[in-house]
Amino acid sequence: METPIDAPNKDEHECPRWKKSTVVFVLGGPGSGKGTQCANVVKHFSYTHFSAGDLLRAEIKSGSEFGAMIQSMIAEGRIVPSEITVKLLCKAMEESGNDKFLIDGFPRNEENRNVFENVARIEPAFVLFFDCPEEELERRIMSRNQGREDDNIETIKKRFKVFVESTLPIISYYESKGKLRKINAAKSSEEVFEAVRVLFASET
Ligand SMILES: Nc1ncnc2c1ncn2[C@@H]1O[C@H](COP(=O)(O)OP(=O)(O)O)[C@@H](O)[C@H]1O
Ligand SMILES: Nc1ccn([C@@H]2O[C@H](COP(=O)(O)OP(=O)(O)O)[C@@H](O)[C@H]2O)c(=O)n1
Ligand SMILES: [Mg+2]
Repeated sequence: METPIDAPNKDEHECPRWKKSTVVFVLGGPGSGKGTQCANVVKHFSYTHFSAGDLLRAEIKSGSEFGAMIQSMIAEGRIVPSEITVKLLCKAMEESGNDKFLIDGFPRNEENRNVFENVARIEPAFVLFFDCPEEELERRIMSRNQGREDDNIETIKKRFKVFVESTLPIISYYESKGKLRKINAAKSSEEVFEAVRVLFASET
């Protein structure tokens, strides 16, 4: 069993040693292909991939004191308190030994962004945004078959609402800083990866 994470404490979970790491945030609506494309990127480029959602689901399974709270927030499509998610990301980065990271599904709101900036003190090199219409996202999630309890139509609608209200402003923020790299994700997985590959080849 993994050691449960400690109660949030700003000083304790600072991770200054990654100040020089390269971080790419990967955003997009639920089902836009973030996980799929990150798995492709790590095969061709020397990045380590972390999905914030996967880390949270692993935290539930580990028997963490926050497990029940995280589980109920995910079931409702709500965003888990940032101290928890950032601490998991920092721990994962520390343990990886790499210094190039794809962080998928993060930051999902302003609080995620602020806490990461204050704790990890890393600005992303750039931010990938997988743009895809809602009808296609819904189709993909409904046929994902990973046994996720948030992949049902009722929770999907809530996740779409959270995406529009909380994550789109983050995407606009990075666009205004010239950091956004928007990819049309409404194509085949192979076509999307070709655009992603060209981008990584030119950016890194
Ligand atoms: N370009 C694509 N076209 C069709 N289906 C896709 C595409 N990319 C991913 N998928 C499928 O859609 C579902 C959601 O993809 P996933 O990578 O889990 O997205 P996300 O991490 O953004 O939620 C998965 O079942 C995946 O196999
Ligand atoms: N930064 C994050 C990422 C995910 N999550 C939670 O985890 C759920 C699933 O996230 P995910 O990234 O695995 O989902 P997909 O976009 O891959 O479908 C979200 O709906 C949130 O409840 C979070 O609270 N904060
Ligand atoms: Mg995912």
